[in-house]
Amino acid sequence: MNYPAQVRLVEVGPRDGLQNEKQPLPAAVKIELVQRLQAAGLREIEVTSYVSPKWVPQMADNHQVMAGIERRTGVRYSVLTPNLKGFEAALADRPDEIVVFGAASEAFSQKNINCSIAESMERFAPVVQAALAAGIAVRGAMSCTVGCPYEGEIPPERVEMLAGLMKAIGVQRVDVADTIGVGTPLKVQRAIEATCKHYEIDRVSGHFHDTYGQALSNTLAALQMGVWNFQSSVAGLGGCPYAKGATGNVATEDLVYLLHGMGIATGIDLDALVDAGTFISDALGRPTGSRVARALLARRG
Ligand SMILES: CC(C)(COP(=O)([O-])OP(=O)([O-])OC[C@H]1O[C@@H](n2cnc3c(N)ncnc32)[C@H](O)[C@@H]1OP(=O)([O-])[O-])[C@@H](O)C(=O)NCCC(=O)NCCSC(=O)C[C@@](C)(O)CC(=O)[O-]
Repeated sequence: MNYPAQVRLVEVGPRDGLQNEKQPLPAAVKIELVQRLQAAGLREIEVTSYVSPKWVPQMADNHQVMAGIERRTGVRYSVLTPNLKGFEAALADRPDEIVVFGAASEAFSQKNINCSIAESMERFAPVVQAALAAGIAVRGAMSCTVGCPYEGEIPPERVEMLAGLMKAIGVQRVDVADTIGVGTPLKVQRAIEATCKHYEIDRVSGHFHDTYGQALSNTLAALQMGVWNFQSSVAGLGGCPYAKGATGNVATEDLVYLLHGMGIATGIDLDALVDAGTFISDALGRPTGSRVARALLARRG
């Protein structure tokens, strides 16, 4: 079996990880988290989102966080923008990449962004156009590509349809997201295969939540197909406010341990990453969700 020699990780902890936190977290803590993540070697960081503060209060400090981080050359800072209002707000903060986020499930689209899949494309199209015209890269997150909390199992044809819609409006690369972490390797492979009807494998990333403990198996299944872009969340933070019961993304520490163990380079210093995870877990007052971090911390004594 051939595996890629290196993998690129998008750290989504500051956005996907923290968006669901009930307790207010100071912007200074989020800024410090981003600093620590980039110091650990992360080269793509999803920092925040420009969504309604009534819907997702935890991301209301988007300007403050983006203004507070110390930009490093070679690091790509991305943000979520669901509509032109969000994009215009984000523009002032000079993101390197914006993310439009759609779903393969009608019900999830309604719950998450208050519109149908078709309407979401009408909202995204001018955002994509404006971003590309401003020289900003565009990624498309595709939620519920395996299962939906409201509709149950999602067939690959729906993923193919969504990927086609994303491609048609000019989205440059897409995330195959298992939003509620119900996927198992063959189902995830089918969702990726469906996506590849419209995108080359180099433009497809795996975004796996770990609710059922399958995220690393799903990562391996994606690697076997040639996927080399993945998203993860330090300390396994997170969950989606519109996917009840879903836990966080696969922990970045666990993913890095898997990849390094397979001889796949990430450019990430695992010890520094564990420190970043400890920092945010302490700030939240709970233990890390990463099994690798727990093992390494126990070894440190
Ligand atoms: C998308 C909207 C805004 C539509 O919400 P809406 O109510 O349909 O929008 P609207 O245009 O009718 O506006 C209603 C109000 O929202 C305001 N508004 C409108 N747009 C914005 C904006 N961009 N930023 C700030 N405010 C905004 C607007 O100004 C107005 O304010 P009011 O007059 O009532 O005071 C809303 O549904 C929303 O914010 N949803 C939150 C979506 C979200 O952040 N979900 C979590 C992220 S997705 C995710 O986690 C999945 C992912 C990506 O990780 C992958 C995976 O795992 O699946």
